[in-house]
Amino acid sequence: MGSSSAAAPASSKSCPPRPIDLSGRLPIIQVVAGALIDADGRVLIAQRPEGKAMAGLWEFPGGKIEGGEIPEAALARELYEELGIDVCPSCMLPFSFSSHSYADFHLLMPLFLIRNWDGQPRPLVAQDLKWVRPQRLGDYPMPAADLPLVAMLQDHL
Ligand SMILES: Nc1nc2c([nH]c(=O)n2[C@H]2C[C@H](O)[C@@H](COP(=O)(O)OP(=O)(O)OP(=O)(O)O)O2)c(=O)[nH]1
Ligand SMILES: [Mg+2]
Repeated sequence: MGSSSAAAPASSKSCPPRPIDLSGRLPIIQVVAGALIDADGRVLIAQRPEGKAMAGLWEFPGGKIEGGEIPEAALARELYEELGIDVCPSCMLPFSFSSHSYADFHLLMPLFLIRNWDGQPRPLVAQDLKWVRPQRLGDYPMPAADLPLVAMLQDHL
């Protein structure tokens, strides 16, 4: 072949910083979350209640996967517990995931897009619920793990 060579692979120096703890000492917490999208293209966010970790921040509804659950089953359970809605697994579209090291645990959280559900979401455990245009999600403080997901939603929706 000729002397021209393919472009060198990008070095790690070009990767934006991401909070990842490679020490292997953090417990992995598996959470699943859903971005409900209404007919106007707005996304539902819920404010974490007082007394819970990250109280006051806005999040995608969802919660921890319990032993033996697949993510879709855990999400259906969480959305019923937190919002009082029924969502069937086939209406959960895998979108992206967060892999983020907090100080005391590593969060692994798939995010599903949901456009169809039964019932009217109610704040059964959150302080408040808001339907927000994707471009306005940045107006609401969210957990650090969610920020890349918000950027991806803003690009996609
Ligand atoms: N549901 C949800 N949790 C998130 C998001 N971003 C993020 O960092 N988290 C973190 C916060 C918590 O540490 C963890 C979820 O735990 P949780 O307290 O909501 O779990 P849960 O609903 O099962 O509630 P609990 O029964 O443990 O009280 O994931 C998000 O967008 N949605
Ligand atoms: Mg929850």
